[in-house]
Order: sequence, then structure tokens, then C-alpha cells
Amino acid sequence: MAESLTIRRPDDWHVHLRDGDMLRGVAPWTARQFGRAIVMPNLTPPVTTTAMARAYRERILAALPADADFEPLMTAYLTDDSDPADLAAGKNEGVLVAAKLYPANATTNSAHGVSDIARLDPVFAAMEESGLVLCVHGEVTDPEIDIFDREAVFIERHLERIVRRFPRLRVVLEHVTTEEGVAFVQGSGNNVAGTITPQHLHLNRNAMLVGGMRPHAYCLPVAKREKHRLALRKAATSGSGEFFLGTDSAPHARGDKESACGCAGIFNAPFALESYLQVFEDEDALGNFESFASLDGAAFYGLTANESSVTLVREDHVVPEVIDACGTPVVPFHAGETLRWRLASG
Ligand SMILES: NC(=O)N[C@@H](CC(=O)O)C(=O)O
Ligand SMILES: [Zn+2]
Ligand SMILES: [Zn+2]
Repeated sequence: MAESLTIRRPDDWHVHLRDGDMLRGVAPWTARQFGRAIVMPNLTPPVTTTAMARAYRERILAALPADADFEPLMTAYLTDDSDPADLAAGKNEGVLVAAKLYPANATTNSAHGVSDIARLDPVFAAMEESGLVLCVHGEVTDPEIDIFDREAVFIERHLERIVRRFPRLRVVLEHVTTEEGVAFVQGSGNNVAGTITPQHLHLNRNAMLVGGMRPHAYCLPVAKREKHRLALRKAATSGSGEFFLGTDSAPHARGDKESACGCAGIFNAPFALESYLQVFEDEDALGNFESFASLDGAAFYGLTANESSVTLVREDHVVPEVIDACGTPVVPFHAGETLRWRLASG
């Protein structure tokens, strides 16, 4: 039984770092584990332009210790008014790495999202041309569609068309939660990939709803049936390059989650690697962990893997019940549970 594991320093291909005090409270947790991260733009107001992404990048760097070994990779939030020329310029100037498609009102701070996706075709064309990656929150918001079906329907209604129409556009189906999502990524060319969160590898919908409603297990897309969780575990641990690590760490104040209308999002940044690693060990796939965490995402984004490394050691530890994010209490994923691995050095 392996007692320690050393891998290239991993990257997080989907994270919410927020802004202000919350940013200062949570960004160090991500920078501790990851060399780079794709930073989501769903602030209020959202980060919609190259200039806003540049300014946000500066705020992130200012929120971290000067010696942090961390590079934020910036994204722009697509809206009905996105300017293809500005996005292409952002990519060419090295400010933007990706742009994010949120269907309007799909998730936290997505009220400005896109109302008619087909109208964005000129934007997708400019992204395909300039090499900007399209990151997708893949859920329809049609009130007729059951929340547990929203990912599968999004793929049918929108994603298949986008991928067919823009065959050179690199597309990431973020936080895949269904076997349909897994099959879509597997059935597409190598310009299409998926990120998988730790929570969707650990939790099914029973974990959220049986024996009491657990707001800290609620995120979007919502956890699905057990068969979907099993499909995700298989995809993540398979060693294929098309699925890679994206935590979707999404902190909300404890009071906003433990509420009559609780916010969606799970704060998993503090022990994300430990959480994923436990899954790889349980699936007998420790040998594929480095490729999922540290190699495949970089390769997809056309970046080289990090030079430095991190070591995880086998050591039981209890996850704190609450973490103080510069004055805001936030409940971390696995709060109160014992994890088997611990990040030793980075
Ligand atoms: N995942 C979530 O449940 N919430 C995210 C938004 C998102 O990624 O959809 C957030 O910003 O809080
Ligand atoms: Zn999302
Ligand atoms: Zn997210």
C-alpha cells in the first residue's frame, strides 16, 4: 500500500475565487494546492471584457502572498452583448484563456448569461479562430425541464450543434454530472473535454436528500442518481485524457447555504486533492491520478505541465467544521469527516 504519492503540481480547471474579503479568504487555499486555475467570471457584475479580466487578475494576485506559486488563468463571461473582437484581443494579448457560457439564470450569478445561444455564433467563430477555449455550464433553464434532466437536454439542444458547427473550437463541458455527459465527451473529438468535481465523485442525490436535507451537498448541476456517480468515477479514473480535474470550488457564507433558499455551491478548495485521491485509491487507479490532476488539463489547454511537484502522504485527518474566510464562515466539503490523505508539501 503506497504511503506517499508525489506528482507534478496539479492545476484546477474550474474554480470560483470570488472577490473582496471572500477572495482574500479563499484564494490561498487554491494557491496552496494548485499551480494554475481557470478562474470563473461570475462576479457581480460579471467579468465580461478583457479589461475587467485584467483588473480581476490583479486583484487575485494582490490577495495572495507574494511568494505564492500560482497563476490565475482568466475567463470572460459571455452575454448577449459579448464583443467577438474584444475576446479575440484578450486571447491574443495573453489575458484571456477561455470564455464561459452560462445559460441565463442557470446558476449562481448567471442572470446576465446568454438568453439565445444560437445568437452567439459570431462569438464562437471568433473564439474558434483565436483559440479561446469555450467553457460551458451545460444546463438548460427551460422551466419545463426537470432539474435532473437539464444537463442531458442541454447537450441535445445546444452542445451537439455548437460542436458540429465549430469543429475546431475547443469546448469544455464543465462539472459533468451524468452518464450522458460522459458519453458526449467520449463520443466527441479531442477538441471536447470534461471536468469533474470531487463532490460529484463522492455524492449522489440520496446523499443530499435522504435522512434530512443537506444544504452543504447542494451545488449545480445537482448531484444525480448513483448510476451517474459511478459513470463519473469510471471516467475520471480511467486514465483517458478527455476528463480532468476541475473542482468547481464555490464558497458561500454558511448562512446563505443554511437558509430557506440556500445557495448552490460547495467549497472544496481546502482539501480537494485529498478528496479526489481517495476516489482514485478506492477505484484502484492511483497510477492515473497524476494524469487527471496535473497533465491532461494542461495538454488540452495547450500549456506545459508544471515543473514543480507536490507530495501527498497517507495520514488520517479530520476536516474542520467551518473555515473562516476573512470574516465569513464557510463550511468546507467533507466538514467533520476523516480524510485518508494529506497534502504534505507543495
Ligand atoms: N456550482 C455551483 O453550484 N455554484 C457556482 C456556479 C456554477 O459553477 O454553476 C457558484 O458560483 O456558486
Ligand atoms: Zn457551473
Ligand atoms: Zn462553477
